[in-house]
Amino acid sequence: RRGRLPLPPGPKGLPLIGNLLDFPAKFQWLTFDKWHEQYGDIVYLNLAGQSLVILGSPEATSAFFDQKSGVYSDRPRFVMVNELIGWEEFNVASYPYGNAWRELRRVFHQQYHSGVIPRYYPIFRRHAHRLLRNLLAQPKDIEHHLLHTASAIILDTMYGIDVVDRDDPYVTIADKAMEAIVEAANPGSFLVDSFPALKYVPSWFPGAEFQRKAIRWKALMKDMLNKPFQVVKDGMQQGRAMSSIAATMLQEVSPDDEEHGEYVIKAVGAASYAAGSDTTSATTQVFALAMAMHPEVQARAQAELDAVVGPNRLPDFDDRPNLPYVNAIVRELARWLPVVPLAVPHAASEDDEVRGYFIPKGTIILGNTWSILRDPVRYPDPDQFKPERFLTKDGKLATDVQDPSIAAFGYGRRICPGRHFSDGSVYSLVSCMLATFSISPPIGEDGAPIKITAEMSAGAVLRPARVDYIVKPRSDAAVELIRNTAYDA
Ligand code: HEM
Repeated sequence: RRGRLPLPPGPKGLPLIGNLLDFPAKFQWLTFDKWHEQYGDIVYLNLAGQSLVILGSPEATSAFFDQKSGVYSDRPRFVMVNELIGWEEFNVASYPYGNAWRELRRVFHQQYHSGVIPRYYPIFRRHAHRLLRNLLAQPKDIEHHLLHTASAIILDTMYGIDVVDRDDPYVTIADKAMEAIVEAANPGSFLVDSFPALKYVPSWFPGAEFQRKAIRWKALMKDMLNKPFQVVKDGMQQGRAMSSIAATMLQEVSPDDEEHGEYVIKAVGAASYAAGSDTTSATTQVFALAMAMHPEVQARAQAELDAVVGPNRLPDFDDRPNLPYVNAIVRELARWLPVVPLAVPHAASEDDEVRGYFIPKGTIILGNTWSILRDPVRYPDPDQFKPERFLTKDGKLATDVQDPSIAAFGYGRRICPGRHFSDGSVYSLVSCMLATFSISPPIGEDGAPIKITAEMSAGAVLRPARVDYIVKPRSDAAVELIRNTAYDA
């Protein structure tokens, strides 16, 4: 160890396997939260030789990810998902820190920085209105509609593909590939991640089921990359491509660099879907849960919308500055149940020292978003959904309460490049739903509303467990408004 510096504190492990048995199988952030109370905001674990550091405060994440961004912007490598399936080749979120990552980040920035988001307002609006029509037609299927809407927004933005239902072939292709990627990335599921030399075992070898799975899953991933892209390419050749990020980028590809240019477009499309679809739908599902659990919040937001927007139209982007309570709801959604509670792991690209602790090269570094956004000092009563925490006494958005985007979208140079896009789409969906529908808990056999709690299910992202909400239009005027959106469409 450099200069005999100590490692950060953490639970004492066993010889050889270290803290492997301490490592929680599910909802890790809750256990990590307790460890922060015991050991402080930098906690160290040794997982059978793999160092892991968990950061539980904005000061700690800043000390690593901002102040030492040159060291802590790398990603850990997972053989199954990244090498054998080849996901690393296309997923900018798994790229090692280096020039290939920089090139794709630049493209992401060009397409998704805050200044270009108004370009996507017509797409957000169209899909928010379609969501309202779907809710009116099948109110019981709200969870399905929210999932579907998030996928549809990305496919429309990226490829100009107009997805009409969840059974749409392009959504099915992308979802199958995502299921495979999530299964492949599940920590501890594949021995080859712990013993990388196993990657040389041929697929016909007895017991090499992981190789056969990798071949099948790679084919799914290739479909996800190629099929929607081909729609745009064919459409352009036939002069009927809809405007989209892929179409714009394709026009700019130089004939001398066609292969690489097309590869960049496919990579931006795949990472946008992978990183943007589930996260956005989980956030809107958290919204449904919060509204059903807190009728008083829903009523206050609706009163604000009624006063500012009135009954004769739907809320739009121009209204946003005049809707502080609705904006506070969007912030509180990101804080209350962050859908990526441990962000995406970073890795140390060299031996380093932070706050007098030794951090070995290759250490996996996790920003514990959950603990940061549940800090009772910054956010008193942190388990409660309270949008008003973000408002001043005279009802304006407060500037002295930490915006949850310091953690909800990750950290440092790897911070989510889609955060402004998702902010726009979530605002549009949430404000339109609030203006026209009430969401309430299901009614029990005794005729009283069933008490629902914030129960979550963890997969690729954290999302609320299924609840049979009652979704009702607020008035006849709201029904009329929703029906009229069909003419605009
Ligand atoms: C509510 C919605 C979203 C949430 C909560 C979210 C959250 C995150 C988080 C926590 C990270 C990891 C950052 C880190 O490593 O420290 C991330 C990365 C990323 N996100 Fe998002 N995201 C959302 C929506 C989107 C959208 C809509 C897009 C694209 C259109 C997107 C594209 C990406 C990409 C490409 C990365 C990888 C960045 C890199 O490794 O350099 N995300 N996101």
